[in-house]
Amino acid sequence: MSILETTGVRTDAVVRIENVSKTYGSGSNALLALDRVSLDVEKGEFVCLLGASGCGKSTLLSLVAGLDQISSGTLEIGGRKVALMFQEAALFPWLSVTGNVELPLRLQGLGKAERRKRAEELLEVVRLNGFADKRPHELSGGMRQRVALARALAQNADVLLMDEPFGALDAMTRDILHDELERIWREQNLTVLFVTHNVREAVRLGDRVILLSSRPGRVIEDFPIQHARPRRIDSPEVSGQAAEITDRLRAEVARHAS
Ligand SMILES: Nc1ncnc2c1ncn2[C@@H]1O[C@H](COP(=O)(O)OP(=O)(O)OP(=O)(O)O)[C@@H](O)[C@H]1O
Repeated sequence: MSILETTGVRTDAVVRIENVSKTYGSGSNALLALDRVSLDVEKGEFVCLLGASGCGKSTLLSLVAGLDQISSGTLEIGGRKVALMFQEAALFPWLSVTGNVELPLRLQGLGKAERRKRAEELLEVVRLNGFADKRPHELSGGMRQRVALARALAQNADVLLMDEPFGALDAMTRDILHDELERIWREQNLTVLFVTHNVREAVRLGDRVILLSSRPGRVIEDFPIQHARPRRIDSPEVSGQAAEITDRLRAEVARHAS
């Protein structure tokens, strides 16, 4: 019997979110974005967050990242470092690929030679060696996201928070980046919290898919995804489970609209 079964507590959670609510504004302008959300993410887990537009997915990530404050509840990340990655790579256009990846290393106080060496290693991890001296405008969208991933990895974070990182990419590029992310997640023993609108993407990548209700966001379902990895996004297993989750999501959106 696991610790979870005996005590109801996951002792190895790296992100612990308990009854967290978030209200923006106050008085008559108050907007309840999240309503008593509880979610534990274990070390090394890949957790995908799904929900209708505006249900508070990005809000939840920004709370975990410490960019905003919770209104009530408890949120613990146990002193672990988090790194964020967004749909837009947001690279500095005047810096080369290496320069962009070196930026967090510079902030960590690494010397020039060490920075260069680490940036080279990271560009190898995201398979961009050979592009070190290019500027962001010379890269494809997929390559820019690879740079953004290398920059996030340069922060030496234990927890990677990803907000629709592949949402603007074509399907083929996204497929390739799914494979790459899965490899890096495993090799680097990362914990990932990944927001997406794409149900198949969530099932392709996640150990669990957490479904949030329409606003205010609450956890309404926690789907364990147990298909063997690596998964293909167009496999019958992924398609079948994605259809089941899509039906649940549709029912939630319809409930909210009625
Ligand atoms: N800084 C803010 N100030 C006021 N309201 C906000 C702020 N950030 C988000 N909201 C509101 O909180 C709600 C949740 O927004 P959030 O961006 O977290 O949702 P989301 O699920 O990520 O949406 P989407 O899927 O469309 O990206 C929305 O109604 C949004 O308008």
